[in-house]
Amino acid sequence: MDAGPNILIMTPVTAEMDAVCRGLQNNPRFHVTEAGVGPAEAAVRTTLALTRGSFDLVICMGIAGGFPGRAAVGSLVVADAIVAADLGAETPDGFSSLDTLGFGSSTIEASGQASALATALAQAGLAAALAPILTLSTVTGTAATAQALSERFPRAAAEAMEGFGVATAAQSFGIPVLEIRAISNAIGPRDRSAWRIGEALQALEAAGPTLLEVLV
Ligand SMILES: O=C(O)c1cccc(C(=O)CC[C@H]2O[C@@H](n3cnc4c(=O)[nH]cnc43)[C@H](O)[C@@H]2O)c1
Repeated sequence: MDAGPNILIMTPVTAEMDAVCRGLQNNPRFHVTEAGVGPAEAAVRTTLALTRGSFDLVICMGIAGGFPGRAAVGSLVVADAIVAADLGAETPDGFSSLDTLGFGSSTIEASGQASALATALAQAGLAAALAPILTLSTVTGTAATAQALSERFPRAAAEAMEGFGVATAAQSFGIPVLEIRAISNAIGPRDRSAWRIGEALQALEAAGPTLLEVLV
């Protein structure tokens, strides 16, 4: 194959993988693999994929919840930072992150390509924000938790369950990482009837041509 980047894309489940592959027109530079759901499974599967191939960039792609007023259903969010929002300790004075506890960092900075990608997605006519994306092991299901997260992370636009796992694996191999999410639901009180998974999968697919243009 010609010189060019080899890019590993981790998607939680098959429906997301199929949408991403359609958007990328099965371009051979992109290797799309299932990460499973949740940060632990995603970290393990990303590590396995990275031991089996040689990659220049890792991307976590899938659907996500959007903070109301920051990322609408059907829009895209490109992470400038990938944040483990529930990694730390609860205290009577509030949440203490890993950083505060002195055990490491809860934030992994995204590749410098994140900004150019968000700009190019917007130029392609897609609604796209550049903002931190939170990783949580538990999907937020109450207004109180949504409010608390929104206050702890005033710039965050989305939450999902795999980004920090994928990013931790990529970081341990010294490979830059991106997270790109399409919003399927608003973060807040659980309401499965309001999830718009089809709309989010369409947005993931629509991002493909811009990824080809900017990253290859
Ligand atoms: O029925 C539920 O309440 C429920 C509980 C846990 C998981 C789900 C899923 O449908 C899978 C979550 C899957 O999609 C991503 N995702 C999408 N929206 C959100 C969200 O608001 N918060 C966190 N994750 C979300 C996530 O990355 C998983 O891969 C349903």
